[in-house]
Amino acid sequence: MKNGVLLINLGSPDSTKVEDVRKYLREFLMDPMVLDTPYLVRKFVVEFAILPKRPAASAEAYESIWWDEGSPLIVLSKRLKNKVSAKVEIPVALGMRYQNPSIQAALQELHDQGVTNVLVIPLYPQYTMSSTETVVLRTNEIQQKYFKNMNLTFLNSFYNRPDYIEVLAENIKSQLPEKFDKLLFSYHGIPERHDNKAKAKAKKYPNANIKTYRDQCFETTELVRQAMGLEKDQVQVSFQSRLGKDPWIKPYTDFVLKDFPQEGVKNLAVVAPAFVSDCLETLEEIAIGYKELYLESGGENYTYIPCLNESEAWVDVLVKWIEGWNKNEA
Ligand SMILES: C=CC1=C(C)c2cc3[nH]c(cc4nc(cc5[nH]c(cc1n2)c(C)c5CCC(=O)O)C(CCC(=O)O)=C4C)c(C)c3C=C
Ligand SMILES: [Fe+2]
Ligand SMILES: [Fe+2]
Repeated sequence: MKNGVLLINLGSPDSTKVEDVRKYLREFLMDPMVLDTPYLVRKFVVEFAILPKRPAASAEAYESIWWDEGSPLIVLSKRLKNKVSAKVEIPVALGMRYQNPSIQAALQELHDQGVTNVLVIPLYPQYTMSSTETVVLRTNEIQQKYFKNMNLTFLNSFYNRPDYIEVLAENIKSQLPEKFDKLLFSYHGIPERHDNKAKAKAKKYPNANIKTYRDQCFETTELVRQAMGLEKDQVQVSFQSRLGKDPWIKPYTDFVLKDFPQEGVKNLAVVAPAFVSDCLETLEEIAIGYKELYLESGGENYTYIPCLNESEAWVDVLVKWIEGWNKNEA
């Protein structure tokens, strides 16, 4: 048995061309773990309600944050993978849930190096069906189809691991302005229905320690707050990026931001701990869009605090988790 590691992130379009964005959105939104309606309803909604217009708008948004080397999410994930790889003795590969580099290509890379035992790390701190669960399902599907001799172990979530909390708290502290009225933790939202499914599961299996995504987000925030030594009224949680007409988990980031100045919050810092790498949702939505909204609503100072990305302390935490697993498996 030879051990190896597969890091998985969400993925981006191959380029900012509208056709590439359409292809990406089609793969993403046709995933039943993301749009959880019956197939024909999903197909209809995606093809006729979303794909005619959204790709052009999304392409423009991607255009505003794209780097010379490519999508920030992909570039930052590759840099993270390279840094982790340089510090561990076993092979490390990187795959994306949607588009490229694919999970299949990443497993092939490990396979070609003789790896049979893989620790899969989905780069999502909080577990939910549209983040970690879909990665687990897809990676297992590919393993079953093409890599039958491989054994997979998943690191399912790390939203409350002390070393992750510590590194997140330090990352925020080092970039927090001296004067701030509120530190907003803006997490990627999900439809309420998704959290209700987790609630039903938790009720059915009371000993399985199942927590809703929303509860995990609140727990991350509370642990970081304590680690930073902040008062309860210095932090707030909200959820961003909603899509469609269904209710999503609340409170909504845009509503909270609009109300803050009237409530006396004039100096705001925002962090996005649903993401470990900066991406469209942070660089465009939070750092550009929400900043505009806040300032237009009467806010005075707005600071976006970048994700953990490729920071040495975060690399070291991943290395520690990998080494711990590798030792146990030896
Ligand atoms: C039903 C729709 C969506 C759910 C549920 C959802 C959950 C979810 N997403 C992330 C992480 C990311 N999402 C990103 C972009 C993005 N998300 C959706 C929709 C849902 N996400 C769309 C349609 C898009 C594409 C962009 C757009 O057109 O608005 C990204 C950024 C990708 C990038 O290339 O930078 C990330 C990252 C999580 C963690 C999550 C559940 C918790
Ligand atoms: Fe998303
Ligand atoms: Fe968005």
